[in-house]
Amino acid sequence: MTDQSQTDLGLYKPPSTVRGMTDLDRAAFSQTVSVPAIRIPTSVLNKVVKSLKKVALQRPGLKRVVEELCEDGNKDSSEGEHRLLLLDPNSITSADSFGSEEAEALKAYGVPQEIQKYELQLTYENLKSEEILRAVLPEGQDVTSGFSRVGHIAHMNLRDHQLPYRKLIGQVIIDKNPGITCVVNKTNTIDSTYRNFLMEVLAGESNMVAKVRENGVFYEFDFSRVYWNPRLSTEHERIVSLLQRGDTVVDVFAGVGPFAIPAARRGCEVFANDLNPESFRWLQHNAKLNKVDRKITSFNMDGRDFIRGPVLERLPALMKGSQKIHVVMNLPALALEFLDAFRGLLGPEPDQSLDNLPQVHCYGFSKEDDAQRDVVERAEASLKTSLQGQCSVHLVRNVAPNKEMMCVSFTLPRGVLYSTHTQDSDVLEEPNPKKQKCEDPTD
Ligand SMILES: C[S@@+](CC[C@H](N)C(=O)[O-])C[C@H]1O[C@@H](n2cnc3c(N)ncnc32)[C@H](O)[C@@H]1O
Repeated sequence: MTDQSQTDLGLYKPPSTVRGMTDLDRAAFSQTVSVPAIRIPTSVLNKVVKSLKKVALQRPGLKRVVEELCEDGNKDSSEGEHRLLLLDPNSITSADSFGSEEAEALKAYGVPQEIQKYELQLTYENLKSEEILRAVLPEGQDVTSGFSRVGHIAHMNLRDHQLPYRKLIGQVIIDKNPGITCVVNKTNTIDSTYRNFLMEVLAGESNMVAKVRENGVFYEFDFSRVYWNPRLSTEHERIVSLLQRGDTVVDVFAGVGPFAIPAARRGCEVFANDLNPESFRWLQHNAKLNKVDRKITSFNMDGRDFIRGPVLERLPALMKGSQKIHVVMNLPALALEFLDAFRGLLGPEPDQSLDNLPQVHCYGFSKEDDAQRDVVERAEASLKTSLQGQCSVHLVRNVAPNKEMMCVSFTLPRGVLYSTHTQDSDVLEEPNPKKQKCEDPTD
Protein backbone atom coordinates (compact mmCIF):
# COMPACT_ATOMS: atom_id res chain seq x y z
CA MET A 1 0.00 0.00 0.00
CA THR A 2 1.29 3.49 -0.85
CA ASP A 3 1.79 6.34 1.57
CA GLN A 4 -1.00 8.22 -0.15
CA SER A 5 -3.56 5.54 0.57
CA GLN A 6 -2.37 5.33 4.19
CA THR A 7 -2.99 9.05 4.41
CA ASP A 8 -6.43 8.76 2.93
CA LEU A 9 -7.36 5.84 5.12
CA GLY A 10 -6.78 8.20 8.03
CA LEU A 11 -9.36 10.64 6.66
CA TYR A 12 -12.12 8.07 6.19
CA LYS A 13 -13.39 6.40 9.35
CA PRO A 14 -15.98 3.96 8.01
CA PRO A 15 -19.39 3.72 9.68
CA SER A 16 -19.34 0.61 11.88
CA THR A 17 -22.59 -0.57 10.24
CA VAL A 18 -20.73 -1.66 7.08
CA ARG A 19 -18.60 -4.24 8.92
CA GLY A 20 -19.65 -7.74 7.84
CA MET A 21 -21.77 -6.50 4.91
CA THR A 22 -22.20 -9.17 2.23
CA ASP A 23 -24.71 -7.43 -0.10
CA LEU A 24 -23.19 -4.20 -1.29
CA ASP A 25 -25.12 -1.15 -0.02
CA ARG A 26 -23.16 1.75 -1.50
CA ALA A 27 -25.12 4.43 0.40
CA ALA A 28 -24.04 2.96 3.75
CA PHE A 29 -20.46 4.07 3.14
CA SER A 30 -21.28 7.82 3.06
CA GLN A 31 -19.74 9.87 5.78
CA THR A 32 -19.23 13.54 6.55
CA VAL A 33 -15.67 14.51 7.40
CA SER A 34 -14.24 17.86 8.32
CA VAL A 35 -11.39 19.01 6.09
CA PRO A 36 -9.34 22.20 5.93
CA ALA A 37 -9.99 24.62 3.05
CA ILE A 38 -8.58 27.88 1.79
CA ARG A 39 -10.61 30.70 0.23
CA ILE A 40 -9.29 31.83 -3.14
CA PRO A 41 -10.50 34.65 -5.45
CA THR A 42 -11.70 33.16 -8.74
CA SER A 43 -9.46 35.59 -10.66
CA VAL A 44 -6.32 33.69 -9.48
CA LEU A 45 -7.95 30.30 -8.81
CA ASN A 46 -6.15 28.20 -11.42
CA LYS A 47 -2.72 29.55 -10.57
CA VAL A 48 -3.16 29.11 -6.81
CA VAL A 49 -4.60 25.58 -7.20
CA LYS A 50 -1.53 24.68 -9.24
CA SER A 51 0.81 26.09 -6.57
CA LEU A 52 -0.98 24.17 -3.78
CA LYS A 53 -1.19 20.92 -5.74
CA LYS A 54 0.92 19.00 -3.21
CA VAL A 55 -1.31 19.84 -0.25
CA ALA A 56 -4.69 19.67 -1.97
CA LEU A 57 -7.10 16.86 -1.10
CA GLN A 58 -6.99 14.02 -3.60
CA ARG A 59 -9.70 11.39 -3.81
CA PRO A 60 -11.27 9.38 -6.64
CA GLY A 61 -14.19 11.30 -8.16
CA LEU A 62 -13.85 14.22 -5.74
CA LYS A 63 -14.13 17.88 -6.75
CA ARG A 64 -11.57 19.66 -4.64
CA VAL A 65 -12.58 23.18 -5.70
CA VAL A 66 -16.02 23.88 -4.24
CA GLU A 67 -18.35 26.81 -3.86
CA GLU A 68 -18.53 28.58 -0.54
CA LEU A 69 -21.58 28.06 1.59
CA CYS A 70 -22.98 30.60 4.07
CA GLU A 71 -23.90 29.54 7.59
CA ASP A 72 -27.50 28.92 6.48
CA GLY A 73 -26.17 26.34 4.03
CA ASN A 74 -26.93 28.47 0.95
CA LYS A 75 -24.40 29.63 -1.55
CA ASP A 76 -22.36 32.62 -0.46
CA SER A 77 -23.73 36.00 -1.61
CA SER A 78 -20.28 36.76 -3.02
CA GLU A 79 -20.69 33.63 -5.20
CA GLY A 80 -18.64 33.87 -8.32
CA GLU A 81 -15.88 35.86 -6.62
CA HIS A 82 -14.37 33.16 -4.40
CA ARG A 83 -14.02 29.39 -4.29
CA LEU A 84 -12.72 27.02 -1.63
CA LEU A 85 -9.84 24.65 -2.33
CA LEU A 86 -10.10 21.55 -0.11
CA LEU A 87 -6.82 20.59 1.52
CA ASP A 88 -5.37 17.33 2.76
CA PRO A 89 -5.81 17.30 6.57
CA ASN A 90 -2.65 15.25 6.88
CA SER A 91 -0.60 18.06 5.31
CA ILE A 92 -2.45 21.15 6.50
CA THR A 93 -3.73 21.49 10.04
CA SER A 94 -3.38 25.23 10.50
CA ALA A 95 -2.42 28.39 8.60
CA ASP A 96 1.21 27.76 9.58
CA SER A 97 1.38 24.34 7.92
CA PHE A 98 2.09 25.67 4.42
CA GLY A 99 5.64 25.18 3.17
CA SER A 100 7.68 28.19 2.14
CA GLU A 101 6.94 27.78 -1.60
CA GLU A 102 3.22 27.58 -1.02
CA ALA A 103 3.30 30.52 1.41
CA GLU A 104 5.16 32.62 -1.15
CA ALA A 105 2.69 31.77 -3.90
CA LEU A 106 -0.25 32.71 -1.65
CA LYS A 107 1.42 36.00 -0.85
CA ALA A 108 2.21 36.70 -4.51
CA TYR A 109 -1.42 36.14 -5.55
CA GLY A 110 -2.76 38.12 -2.60
CA VAL A 111 -4.54 35.17 -0.99
CA PRO A 112 -4.82 35.40 2.83
CA GLN A 113 -3.08 32.42 4.48
CA GLU A 114 -6.18 31.49 6.46
CA ILE A 115 -7.70 28.07 6.94
CA GLN A 116 -11.38 27.31 7.39
CA LYS A 117 -13.21 24.06 8.00
CA TYR A 118 -15.35 22.44 5.35
CA GLU A 119 -17.85 19.66 6.03
CA LEU A 120 -17.28 17.23 3.18
CA GLN A 121 -19.61 14.40 2.30
CA LEU A 122 -17.44 11.39 1.30
CA THR A 123 -19.38 8.76 -0.63
CA TYR A 124 -18.69 5.27 -1.96
CA GLU A 125 -17.54 6.90 -5.22
CA ASN A 126 -14.72 8.68 -3.38
CA LEU A 127 -13.35 5.53 -1.72
CA LYS A 128 -10.73 3.12 -2.96
CA SER A 129 -11.28 -0.65 -3.17
CA GLU A 130 -8.96 -1.25 -0.22
CA GLU A 131 -10.82 1.21 1.99
CA ILE A 132 -14.16 -0.38 1.21
CA LEU A 133 -12.92 -3.92 1.76
CA ARG A 134 -11.04 -2.97 4.91
CA ALA A 135 -14.24 -1.49 6.28
CA VAL A 136 -16.30 -4.60 5.45
CA LEU A 137 -14.06 -7.60 6.12
CA PRO A 138 -13.32 -8.75 9.70
CA GLU A 139 -10.85 -6.43 11.36
CA GLY A 140 -7.18 -7.36 11.10
CA GLN A 141 -7.63 -9.69 8.10
CA ASP A 142 -5.87 -9.33 4.79
CA VAL A 143 -8.01 -7.43 2.28
CA THR A 144 -5.77 -7.90 -0.74
CA SER A 145 -7.94 -7.33 -3.78
CA GLY A 146 -5.36 -8.08 -6.49
CA PHE A 147 -6.45 -9.72 -9.72
CA SER A 148 -5.08 -10.52 -13.11
CA ARG A 149 -6.87 -8.92 -15.99
CA VAL A 150 -7.81 -10.85 -19.11
CA GLY A 151 -9.72 -8.45 -21.38
CA HIS A 152 -12.95 -7.47 -19.57
CA ILE A 153 -12.45 -10.23 -16.97
CA ALA A 154 -10.81 -9.77 -13.56
CA HIS A 155 -9.49 -13.09 -12.37
CA MET A 156 -9.12 -13.39 -8.58
CA ASN A 157 -7.73 -16.02 -6.30
CA LEU A 158 -9.52 -15.30 -3.02
CA ARG A 159 -8.47 -16.73 0.34
CA ASP A 160 -10.86 -18.74 2.49
CA HIS A 161 -11.62 -15.88 4.88
CA GLN A 162 -12.63 -13.68 1.95
CA LEU A 163 -15.09 -16.16 0.45
CA PRO A 164 -18.18 -15.08 2.46
CA TYR A 165 -17.67 -11.60 0.95
CA ARG A 166 -16.85 -12.74 -2.57
CA LYS A 167 -19.93 -11.27 -4.32
CA LEU A 168 -19.34 -7.90 -2.67
CA ILE A 169 -15.62 -8.01 -3.50
CA GLY A 170 -16.47 -8.77 -7.14
CA GLN A 171 -18.87 -5.84 -7.35
CA VAL A 172 -16.32 -3.46 -5.78
CA ILE A 173 -13.71 -4.55 -8.36
CA ILE A 174 -16.17 -3.77 -11.18
CA ASP A 175 -17.11 -0.39 -9.67
CA LYS A 176 -13.51 0.69 -9.19
CA ASN A 177 -11.87 -0.59 -12.38
CA PRO A 178 -13.16 0.90 -15.62
CA GLY A 179 -13.36 -1.70 -18.40
CA ILE A 180 -13.83 -4.68 -16.03
CA THR A 181 -17.35 -6.03 -16.47
CA CYS A 182 -16.91 -9.55 -15.09
CA VAL A 183 -15.11 -10.84 -11.99
CA VAL A 184 -14.31 -14.52 -11.54
CA ASN A 185 -12.69 -16.45 -8.74
CA LYS A 186 -10.52 -19.47 -9.29
CA THR A 187 -12.15 -22.47 -7.61
CA ASN A 188 -9.50 -25.13 -8.20
CA THR A 189 -5.80 -25.37 -8.72
CA ILE A 190 -4.66 -25.63 -12.32
CA ASP A 191 -4.31 -29.38 -12.51
CA SER A 192 -6.70 -30.20 -15.30
CA THR A 193 -5.29 -31.70 -18.50
CA TYR A 194 -6.12 -28.59 -20.48
CA ARG A 195 -4.61 -26.26 -17.86
CA ASN A 196 -7.78 -24.20 -17.54
CA PHE A 197 -9.25 -23.10 -14.22
CA LEU A 198 -12.66 -23.90 -12.85
CA MET A 199 -14.11 -20.56 -11.94
CA GLU A 200 -17.11 -18.91 -10.33
CA VAL A 201 -18.52 -15.64 -11.61
CA LEU A 202 -18.61 -13.32 -8.60
CA ALA A 203 -20.12 -10.26 -10.23
CA GLY A 204 -21.05 -8.76 -13.58
CA GLU A 205 -21.82 -10.42 -16.88
CA SER A 206 -21.00 -14.09 -17.34
CA ASN A 207 -19.54 -13.59 -20.80
CA MET A 208 -16.27 -15.53 -20.74
CA VAL A 209 -15.14 -14.73 -24.27
CA ALA A 210 -12.20 -12.41 -23.70
CA LYS A 211 -10.57 -10.16 -26.28
CA VAL A 212 -6.97 -9.35 -25.40
CA ARG A 213 -3.95 -7.82 -27.00
CA GLU A 214 -0.48 -9.19 -26.23
CA ASN A 215 2.68 -7.76 -27.78
CA GLY A 216 0.57 -6.07 -30.46
CA VAL A 217 -1.30 -9.27 -31.43
CA PHE A 218 -5.07 -9.79 -30.92
CA TYR A 219 -6.49 -12.93 -29.35
CA GLU A 220 -10.01 -14.04 -28.57
CA PHE A 221 -10.92 -17.10 -26.52
CA ASP A 222 -13.29 -18.49 -23.93
CA PHE A 223 -11.29 -17.92 -20.76
CA SER A 224 -13.23 -20.60 -18.86
CA ARG A 225 -12.28 -23.34 -21.35
CA VAL A 226 -8.69 -22.69 -22.43
CA TYR A 227 -5.36 -21.71 -20.91
CA TRP A 228 -4.34 -18.06 -20.92
CA ASN A 229 -1.83 -16.40 -18.63
CA PRO A 230 -1.10 -12.68 -18.98
CA ARG A 231 2.15 -13.23 -17.04
CA LEU A 232 3.72 -15.09 -19.96
CA SER A 233 3.77 -12.17 -22.40
CA THR A 234 7.48 -11.45 -21.84
CA GLU A 235 8.35 -15.10 -22.43
CA HIS A 236 6.28 -15.26 -25.59
CA GLU A 237 8.09 -12.18 -26.83
CA ARG A 238 11.51 -13.57 -25.88
CA ILE A 239 11.03 -16.75 -27.92
CA VAL A 240 9.50 -14.92 -30.87
CA SER A 241 12.48 -12.53 -30.94
CA LEU A 242 14.73 -15.55 -31.68
CA LEU A 243 12.87 -16.31 -34.92
CA GLN A 244 13.83 -15.31 -38.45
CA ARG A 245 11.56 -15.01 -41.47
CA GLY A 246 11.41 -18.42 -43.19
CA ASP A 247 12.12 -20.43 -40.00
CA THR A 248 9.78 -23.26 -39.05
CA VAL A 249 8.07 -23.32 -35.65
CA VAL A 250 6.63 -26.50 -34.20
CA ASP A 251 4.43 -25.59 -31.22
CA VAL A 252 3.55 -28.83 -29.43
CA PHE A 253 1.30 -27.31 -26.72
CA ALA A 254 0.11 -24.23 -28.58
CA GLY A 255 -2.93 -23.15 -26.54
CA VAL A 256 -4.78 -20.37 -28.38
CA GLY A 257 -1.61 -19.29 -30.18
CA PRO A 258 0.56 -16.83 -28.20
CA PHE A 259 3.76 -18.31 -29.72
CA ALA A 260 2.25 -19.55 -32.99
CA ILE A 261 0.45 -16.38 -34.14
CA PRO A 262 3.33 -13.92 -33.60
CA ALA A 263 5.73 -16.45 -35.15
CA ALA A 264 3.55 -16.61 -38.26
CA ARG A 265 3.33 -12.80 -38.31
CA ARG A 266 7.11 -12.75 -38.33
CA GLY A 267 7.12 -14.83 -41.50
CA CYS A 268 7.67 -18.32 -40.07
CA GLU A 269 5.90 -21.48 -41.21
CA VAL A 270 4.06 -22.77 -38.12
CA PHE A 271 2.78 -26.21 -37.13
CA ALA A 272 0.71 -25.72 -33.99
CA ASN A 273 -0.95 -28.39 -31.90
CA ASP A 274 -3.16 -28.58 -28.81
CA LEU A 275 -5.04 -31.50 -27.29
CA ASN A 276 -7.89 -29.30 -26.03
CA PRO A 277 -10.51 -29.03 -28.81
CA GLU A 278 -11.48 -25.57 -27.50
CA SER A 279 -7.87 -24.31 -27.68
CA PHE A 280 -7.60 -25.76 -31.18
CA ARG A 281 -10.78 -23.93 -32.23
CA TRP A 282 -9.65 -20.59 -30.81
CA LEU A 283 -6.15 -21.07 -32.24
CA GLN A 284 -7.69 -21.34 -35.70
CA HIS A 285 -9.95 -18.37 -34.96
CA ASN A 286 -6.97 -16.27 -33.86
CA ALA A 287 -4.96 -17.27 -36.92
CA LYS A 288 -7.79 -15.88 -39.07
CA LEU A 289 -8.26 -12.84 -36.83
CA ASN A 290 -4.60 -11.93 -37.35
CA LYS A 291 -4.66 -12.88 -41.03
CA VAL A 292 -1.98 -15.57 -40.71
CA ASP A 293 -4.13 -18.66 -41.24
CA ARG A 294 -2.20 -19.46 -44.43
CA LYS A 295 1.04 -19.66 -42.40
CA ILE A 296 -0.28 -21.95 -39.64
CA THR A 297 -1.22 -25.61 -39.92
CA SER A 298 -3.06 -26.65 -36.77
CA PHE A 299 -3.58 -30.02 -35.14
CA ASN A 300 -5.74 -31.31 -32.31
CA MET A 301 -3.92 -34.27 -30.84
CA ASP A 302 -1.73 -35.48 -28.02
CA GLY A 303 1.76 -33.92 -28.08
CA ARG A 304 3.62 -37.23 -28.46
CA ASP A 305 1.35 -38.32 -31.32
CA PHE A 306 1.90 -34.93 -32.95
CA ILE A 307 5.69 -35.32 -32.77
CA ARG A 308 5.65 -38.91 -33.98
CA GLY A 309 3.05 -38.19 -36.70
CA PRO A 310 2.77 -34.83 -38.48
CA VAL A 311 6.16 -33.57 -37.23
CA LEU A 312 8.00 -36.73 -38.23
CA GLU A 313 6.39 -36.57 -41.69
CA ARG A 314 7.82 -33.10 -42.31
CA LEU A 315 11.08 -33.25 -40.38
CA PRO A 316 13.44 -34.87 -42.94
CA ALA A 317 12.59 -32.26 -45.61
CA LEU A 318 12.99 -29.42 -43.12
CA MET A 319 16.31 -30.82 -41.85
CA LYS A 320 17.65 -30.82 -45.41
CA GLY A 321 17.04 -27.08 -45.59
CA SER A 322 19.01 -24.32 -43.94
CA GLN A 323 16.24 -22.36 -42.20
CA LYS A 324 16.07 -22.98 -38.46
CA ILE A 325 13.49 -25.34 -36.96
CA HIS A 326 12.25 -24.32 -33.50
CA VAL A 327 10.25 -26.70 -31.34
CA VAL A 328 8.35 -24.98 -28.51
CA MET A 329 7.01 -27.12 -25.67
CA ASN A 330 5.15 -25.06 -23.09
CA LEU A 331 3.38 -27.44 -20.78
CA PRO A 332 5.63 -26.91 -17.76
CA ALA A 333 4.06 -29.61 -15.59
CA LEU A 334 4.82 -32.35 -18.14
CA ALA A 335 6.74 -31.15 -21.20
CA LEU A 336 10.17 -32.38 -20.04
CA GLU A 337 8.81 -35.92 -19.96
CA PHE A 338 7.39 -35.49 -23.49
CA LEU A 339 10.95 -35.11 -24.81
CA ASP A 340 11.09 -38.91 -24.96
CA ALA A 341 8.99 -38.66 -28.14
CA PHE A 342 12.15 -37.55 -29.99
CA ARG A 343 14.11 -40.71 -29.10
CA GLY A 344 14.71 -42.73 -32.23
CA LEU A 345 12.28 -40.52 -34.15
CA LEU A 346 14.25 -40.79 -37.40
CA GLY A 347 15.14 -44.47 -36.99
CA PRO A 348 18.47 -46.18 -36.31
CA GLU A 349 20.40 -45.20 -39.47
CA PRO A 350 21.81 -41.66 -39.38
CA ASP A 351 21.30 -39.71 -42.61
CA GLN A 352 24.21 -37.26 -42.85
CA SER A 353 22.39 -35.09 -45.39
CA LEU A 354 19.91 -34.07 -42.68
CA ASP A 355 22.19 -31.77 -40.73
CA ASN A 356 19.84 -28.94 -39.81
CA LEU A 357 18.95 -30.10 -36.29
CA PRO A 358 15.88 -28.63 -34.52
CA GLN A 359 16.26 -26.16 -31.64
CA VAL A 360 14.06 -27.16 -28.70
CA HIS A 361 12.64 -24.76 -26.09
CA CYS A 362 11.11 -26.93 -23.40
CA TYR A 363 9.46 -25.62 -20.21
CA GLY A 364 9.41 -27.15 -16.76
CA PHE A 365 8.41 -26.26 -13.23
CA SER A 366 10.88 -26.91 -10.47
CA LYS A 367 10.62 -26.86 -6.71
CA GLU A 368 14.28 -27.83 -6.22
CA ASP A 369 16.87 -25.47 -4.71
CA ASP A 370 18.87 -25.74 -7.91
CA ALA A 371 15.99 -25.39 -10.38
CA GLN A 372 18.34 -25.00 -13.34
CA ARG A 373 20.10 -28.27 -12.66
CA ASP A 374 16.82 -30.03 -11.91
CA VAL A 375 15.17 -29.21 -15.24
CA VAL A 376 18.29 -30.10 -17.21
CA GLU A 377 18.54 -33.46 -15.42
CA ARG A 378 14.90 -34.20 -16.19
CA ALA A 379 15.38 -33.27 -19.86
CA GLU A 380 18.44 -35.54 -19.99
CA ALA A 381 16.53 -38.39 -18.37
CA SER A 382 13.80 -38.16 -21.03
CA LEU A 383 16.24 -37.82 -23.92
CA LYS A 384 18.62 -40.40 -22.42
CA THR A 385 21.58 -38.28 -23.32
CA SER A 386 23.74 -35.62 -21.74
CA LEU A 387 23.11 -31.96 -22.57
CA GLN A 388 26.29 -30.89 -20.84
CA GLY A 389 27.62 -27.70 -22.42
CA GLN A 390 24.92 -27.87 -25.07
CA CYS A 391 21.96 -26.15 -23.49
CA SER A 392 20.94 -22.87 -21.92
CA VAL A 393 18.41 -22.41 -19.14
CA HIS A 394 16.23 -19.36 -18.68
CA LEU A 395 14.28 -18.51 -15.53
CA VAL A 396 10.83 -17.59 -16.87
CA ARG A 397 9.07 -16.62 -13.65
CA ASN A 398 8.56 -17.42 -10.04
CA VAL A 399 5.19 -19.19 -9.96
CA ALA A 400 4.83 -19.59 -6.20
CA PRO A 401 7.14 -19.53 -3.19
CA ASN A 402 9.75 -22.21 -4.04
CA LYS A 403 8.35 -22.94 -7.48
CA GLU A 404 10.06 -21.67 -10.61
CA MET A 405 9.10 -21.94 -14.24
CA MET A 406 12.20 -22.61 -16.36
CA CYS A 407 12.92 -22.96 -20.07
CA VAL A 408 15.66 -25.32 -21.27
CA SER A 409 16.86 -24.58 -24.83
CA PHE A 410 19.13 -26.90 -26.78
CA THR A 411 19.85 -28.30 -30.22
CA LEU A 412 18.27 -31.72 -30.41
CA PRO A 413 21.24 -34.11 -30.41
CA ARG A 414 21.61 -36.20 -33.57
CA GLY A 415 22.15 -39.25 -31.33
CA VAL A 416 18.64 -38.81 -29.89
CA LEU A 417 16.87 -38.55 -33.25
CA TYR A 418 18.81 -41.52 -34.65
CA SER A 419 18.64 -44.28 -32.15
CA THR A 420 17.28 -47.75 -31.78
CA HIS A 421 15.82 -46.63 -28.49
CA THR A 422 12.36 -45.21 -28.88
CA GLN A 423 10.15 -43.68 -26.19
CA ASP A 424 8.86 -47.18 -25.38
CA SER A 425 12.24 -48.85 -24.80
CA ASP A 426 13.58 -47.88 -21.45
CA VAL A 427 16.69 -50.00 -21.44
CA LEU A 428 19.40 -47.40 -22.02
CA GLU A 429 21.76 -46.45 -19.28
CA GLU A 430 20.65 -43.37 -17.36
CA PRO A 431 23.12 -40.48 -17.73
CA ASN A 432 24.83 -39.50 -14.51
CA PRO A 433 23.01 -36.28 -13.77
CA LYS A 434 25.31 -35.22 -10.92
CA LYS A 435 28.19 -34.69 -13.33
CA GLN A 436 26.28 -32.50 -15.75
CA LYS A 437 26.26 -28.77 -15.90
CA CYS A 438 24.48 -26.25 -18.03
CA GLU A 439 25.20 -22.69 -19.04
CA ASP A 440 22.84 -19.98 -17.95
CA PRO A 441 22.52 -17.42 -20.75
CA THR A 442 21.77 -14.75 -18.14
CA ASP A 443 25.22 -15.15 -16.57
C1 LIG B 1 0.53 -24.13 -20.24
S1 LIG B 1 -0.54 -24.20 -21.65
C2 LIG B 1 0.42 -23.27 -22.81
C3 LIG B 1 -0.37 -22.67 -23.90
C4 LIG B 1 0.40 -21.66 -24.75
N1 LIG B 1 1.51 -22.26 -25.43
C5 LIG B 1 0.86 -20.47 -23.91
O1 LIG B 1 2.06 -20.22 -23.86
O2 LIG B 1 0.02 -19.79 -23.32
C6 LIG B 1 -0.36 -25.86 -22.14
C7 LIG B 1 -1.31 -26.31 -23.26
O3 LIG B 1 -1.06 -27.70 -23.49
C8 LIG B 1 -2.29 -28.33 -23.79
N2 LIG B 1 -2.10 -29.78 -23.50
C9 LIG B 1 -2.20 -30.41 -22.32
N3 LIG B 1 -1.88 -31.72 -22.45
C10 LIG B 1 -1.57 -31.90 -23.74
C11 LIG B 1 -1.13 -33.02 -24.49
N4 LIG B 1 -0.97 -34.22 -23.92
N5 LIG B 1 -0.87 -32.86 -25.80
C12 LIG B 1 -1.03 -31.65 -26.40
N6 LIG B 1 -1.47 -30.55 -25.74
C13 LIG B 1 -1.71 -30.67 -24.42
C14 LIG B 1 -3.30 -27.64 -22.94
O4 LIG B 1 -4.59 -27.78 -23.49
C15 LIG B 1 -2.79 -26.18 -22.95
O5 LIG B 1 -3.41 -25.44 -23.96
